[in-house]
Amino acid sequence: MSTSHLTRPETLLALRNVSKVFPSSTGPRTVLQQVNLTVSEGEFVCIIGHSGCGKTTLLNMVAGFLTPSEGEVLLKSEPITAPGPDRMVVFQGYALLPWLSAFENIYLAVDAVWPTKSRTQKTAIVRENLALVGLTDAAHKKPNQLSGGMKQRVAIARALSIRPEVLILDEPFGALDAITKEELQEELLKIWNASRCTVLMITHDIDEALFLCDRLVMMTNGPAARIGEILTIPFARPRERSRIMEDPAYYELRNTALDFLYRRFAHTET
Ligand SMILES: Nc1ncnc2c1ncn2[C@@H]1O[C@H](COP(=O)(O)OP(=O)(O)OP(=O)(O)O)[C@@H](O)[C@H]1O
Repeated sequence: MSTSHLTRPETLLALRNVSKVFPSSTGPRTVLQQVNLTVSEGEFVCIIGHSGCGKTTLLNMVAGFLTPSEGEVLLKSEPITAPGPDRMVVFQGYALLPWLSAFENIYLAVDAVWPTKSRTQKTAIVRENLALVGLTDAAHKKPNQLSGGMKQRVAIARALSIRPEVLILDEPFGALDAITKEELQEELLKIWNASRCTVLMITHDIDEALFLCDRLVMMTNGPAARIGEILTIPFARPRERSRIMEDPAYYELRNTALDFLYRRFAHTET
């Protein structure tokens, strides 16, 4: 077992006084205000909050698709100014190219990041990552021949194949049925355990967050959303769903999160 969590963890990612303002028809709209968050190397962080509070905006700044209006987003103390292969994003909608097979979708990403590697080396990387998500036999299939869960596995394999330092997951299992979702959560934990990359994941599902993450970041409602509270999830790893659900701490954390979302920061239509 890795001891990296027991020794002093290194800060990998830091958001310092981050605000994001978008123009709108009624003038500037502050979506996020004064967000501060530090993420350690190898940490698994989930972000939860009501629809429209700015979770994707926050992840987009980490991904480098957006820049903060104020404050800074730092990766290893350097400001993030653009997307890069050290941060890979997996979206809810898979974002696979429909005319390419699972293998080719991943190969394309590997080729873009390591153009100088030989075809044999790149093929080996693709195969290794397809195997990691249990899709060796589906390598030749096109996205329309794959189930939602399989498509999301390909998207995860593609992201992992380029060995990102930060894996950014924007509600990756939101469109999947409950059983597939639980299977993929377990696979994701195994993969994370093996790769120990840092994960930042948006979810709307409190149980999913409690099963997966080290810390659960709870956002207040927008406009001008901020981090309201961060829960530390204490369950030992490797985690077993049935064990966690027998732990009284699980229900305490669940109630705290429910209270935050549905009482203290209940969603009111604006
Ligand atoms: N590029 C943009 N230009 C203008 N407004 C934007 C832009 N991107 C996001 N917004 C606005 O910022 C707010 C936050 O959006 P965001 O997608 O970050 O929320 P979210 O918490 O991820 O929502 P959901 O849970 O529904 O995905 C919304 O009001 C959205 O309309």
